[in-house]
Amino acid sequence: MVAVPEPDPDLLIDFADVLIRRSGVTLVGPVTWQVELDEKWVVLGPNGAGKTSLLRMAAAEVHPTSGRAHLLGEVLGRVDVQELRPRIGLSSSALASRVPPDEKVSDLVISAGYGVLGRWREKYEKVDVTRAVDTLESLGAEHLADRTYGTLSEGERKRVLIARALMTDPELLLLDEPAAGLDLGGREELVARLTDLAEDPDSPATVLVTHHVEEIPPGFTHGLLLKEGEVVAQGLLEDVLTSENLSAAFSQSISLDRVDGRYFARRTRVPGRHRSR
Ligand SMILES: Nc1ncnc2c1ncn2[C@@H]1O[C@H](COP(=O)(O)OP(=O)(O)OP(=O)(O)O)[C@@H](O)[C@H]1O
Repeated sequence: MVAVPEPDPDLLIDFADVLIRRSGVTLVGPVTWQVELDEKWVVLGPNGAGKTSLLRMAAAEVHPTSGRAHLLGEVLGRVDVQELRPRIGLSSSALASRVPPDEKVSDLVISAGYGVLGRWREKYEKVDVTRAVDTLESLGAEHLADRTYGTLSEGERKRVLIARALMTDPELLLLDEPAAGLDLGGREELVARLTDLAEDPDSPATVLVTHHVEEIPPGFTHGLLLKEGEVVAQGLLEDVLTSENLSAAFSQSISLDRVDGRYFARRTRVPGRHRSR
């Protein structure tokens, strides 16, 4: 019998050759990936690369079809996921779509502490209310506490959902495309808030999924680049984010610039091409 290694408590995510298959199709994998305390990861790749599938496994929402997945020092498949999930903060469009429009923002944030979506009690403890206001404040959203979710702009919703994800003081924060659907101002506001979070020594290990290098906040340390379910490159962000790796992942020639800690990508212009004759 092959001995299963015990989880390493210093690794929040420890995946070895994990693979997810559904209906005979490989969604992602095989992926071997480790996330340590204090690390801030970006998972990047084109549509359908398997980013959300990988993140859902990191959120203990799906188990690997094969391979070994350790999360927060526990073995996925052996641990009670109901006990694991409160230790993981998740913000995703799937969650956003389940929030009732008449939900009060403060209730939405506080109820994360009870593992539910929506008002849970008639009255909350003062400590819960204080914590909710503090987390909203860290995202620049404390003024929204008494508003209903349905009245918020897209950018405000994203910030409120990240505050909710932080409410339980998670050991691992997972953000699935937090800037999707935001205009330039909303994106920049969010990037600034996530930069503050990344630079806060008390912030949890974080994994941010995105399609766009422009959305990567300064302070993020590591990158995982996926294509068709497989890893193109992973490691320190500056080593992973190269024109060569992005060109391989997005199957076209990509030029990459870095300005003030931010990344900007565009297709390499080939003189004379696409010109009408
Ligand atoms: N239940 C399923 N059954 C079959 N295929 C699936 C299932 N769920 C996802 N897929 C496929 O798996 C692949 C990876 O999907 P995933 O959502 O993880 O990619 P992604 O990188 O997050 O994509 P996007 O950037 O478009 O959100 C896609 O081709 C998708 O169509």
